[in-house]
Amino acid sequence: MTHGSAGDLPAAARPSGLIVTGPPRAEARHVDALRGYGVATVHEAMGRTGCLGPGLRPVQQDVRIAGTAVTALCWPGDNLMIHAAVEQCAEGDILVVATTSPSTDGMFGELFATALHHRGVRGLVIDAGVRDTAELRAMGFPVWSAAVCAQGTVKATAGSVNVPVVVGGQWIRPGDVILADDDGVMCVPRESAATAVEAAKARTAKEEATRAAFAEGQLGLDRYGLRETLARLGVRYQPYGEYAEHAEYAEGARGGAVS
Ligand SMILES: O=C([O-])CC(=O)C(=O)O
Ligand SMILES: [Mg+2]
Repeated sequence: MTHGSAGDLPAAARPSGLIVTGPPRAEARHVDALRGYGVATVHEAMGRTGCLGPGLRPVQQDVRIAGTAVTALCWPGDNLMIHAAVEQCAEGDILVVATTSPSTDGMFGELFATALHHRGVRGLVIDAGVRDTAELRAMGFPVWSAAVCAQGTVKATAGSVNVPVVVGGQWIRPGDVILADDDGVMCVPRESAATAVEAAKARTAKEEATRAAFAEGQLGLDRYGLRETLARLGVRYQPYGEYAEHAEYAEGARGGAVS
């Protein structure tokens, strides 16, 4: 889908833009520590928060990155503000691109990736389309996108850089931690980065103990006290013979209703 330029709009209706420079970023040591944990682990450890959902898919496999967000808010079908955002990106950042209305256009490709790689940027998360995916994989620049599409875009409309954006239902501010792997993308607010590291460490230790117990045959029903939960919910056990009688009766009733 392509869109007209906002230049066609009356002046009063044209979007104005803002490029915010030098936002505070989460501390590098916390960001790098979080990279040691998977998205699912950190998401669980943070009380099942921060997940951007299934709509953002990796272009590659077996890659995990963590970095600080630089955000770009673009007009659909217009990548002008990605060019502006590249200048604001620094070593250790991840570029996060949102659009003012849904778009699947291929707003980003290997040329942008080349420019970002030069600046030490760790990857891209974009709530729109990307293209040149074979080249992106070959050059090892990690990308998570809402779509893959060759459709080209223009560079004509004001948007913003380093303002808060919403992607996948998550409020992402510049400097927040972005963590992404094969399971998807999550965001940790920059002031929670240290807490997230401790919580992920604890969660990992808990999962290690659980893995050892499961490997020896313990059931989740017993380990997590779920028999009590099932009983409280009124779930009961029934031998197959009794169940089958009941099931046959139900089948018969259904057959009777049809004939
Ligand atoms: O140039 C564009 O508009 C997007 C693209 O394909 C690239 O970055 O290589
Ligand atoms: Mg290209």
